[in-house]
Amino acid sequence: MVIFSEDHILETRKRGRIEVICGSMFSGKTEELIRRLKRAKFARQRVEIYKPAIDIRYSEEDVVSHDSNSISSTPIESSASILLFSSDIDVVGIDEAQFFDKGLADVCSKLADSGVRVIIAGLDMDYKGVPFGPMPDLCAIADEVTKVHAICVKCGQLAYISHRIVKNDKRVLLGEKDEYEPLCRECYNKALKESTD
Ligand SMILES: Nc1ncnc2c1ncn2[C@@H]1O[C@H](COP(=O)(O)OP(=O)(O)O)[C@@H](O)[C@H]1O
Ligand SMILES: Cc1cn([C@H]2C[C@H](O)[C@@H](COP(=O)(O)O)O2)c(=O)[nH]c1=O
Ligand SMILES: [Zn+2]
Repeated sequence: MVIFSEDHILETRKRGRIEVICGSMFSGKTEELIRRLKRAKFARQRVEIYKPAIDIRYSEEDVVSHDSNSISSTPIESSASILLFSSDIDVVGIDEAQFFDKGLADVCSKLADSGVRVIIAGLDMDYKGVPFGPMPDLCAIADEVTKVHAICVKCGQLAYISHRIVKNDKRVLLGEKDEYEPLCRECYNKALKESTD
């Protein structure tokens, strides 16, 4: 995994590509997305950022990390809107990609084919450990996948999953620390066992 990439050519030369940043909740996906997008802006690239309209946890408009870093974005209902809004753009950023429809991979391919650098952040798995929405397709077609990790709140190892700590079976349940905790595989399996005992 290369997080602190200093490949400045990516930031200055127009070259279509797809970068995916994935991991559990609190793993730093949004921070890494914001870091790459802010650098592209410093390089005078034309940047557009999208997020699903349903994600209004911190702000209706901005993409905001758990550490309060933020960048302004356009909330959209469906992936098709990205193509409509992205003419004359060098870099497209997409946060919370797991909530988008399956058409997102095709949209990202079209953008990359037309020379746009596409940077996508999203949850790789839901709280049950099932690959989330368009994320597996996006990882498959990406030029580069960066998997980031939170710290397991039980044991301090690298976390791999977002454990839901409230009773709710819906796949989509917006939330923060009151609803989810990042756990390593061992602590997750232990927590599941304890909840069924
Ligand atoms: N258990 C944890 N492990 C790592 N970071 C955590 C944890 N709990 C809270 N954080 C905070 O979350 C920040 C990452 O937030 P963010 O980029 O929004 O993550 P993500 O988009 O992956 O949910 C970290 O910089 C840290 O301040
Ligand atoms: C695991 C899981 C998460 N969600 C929700 C909870 C949050 O609102 C977002 C993830 O945000 P983050 O930037 O990655 O912290 O997704 C969900 O709806 N269903 C799930 O299974
Ligand atoms: Zn653990």
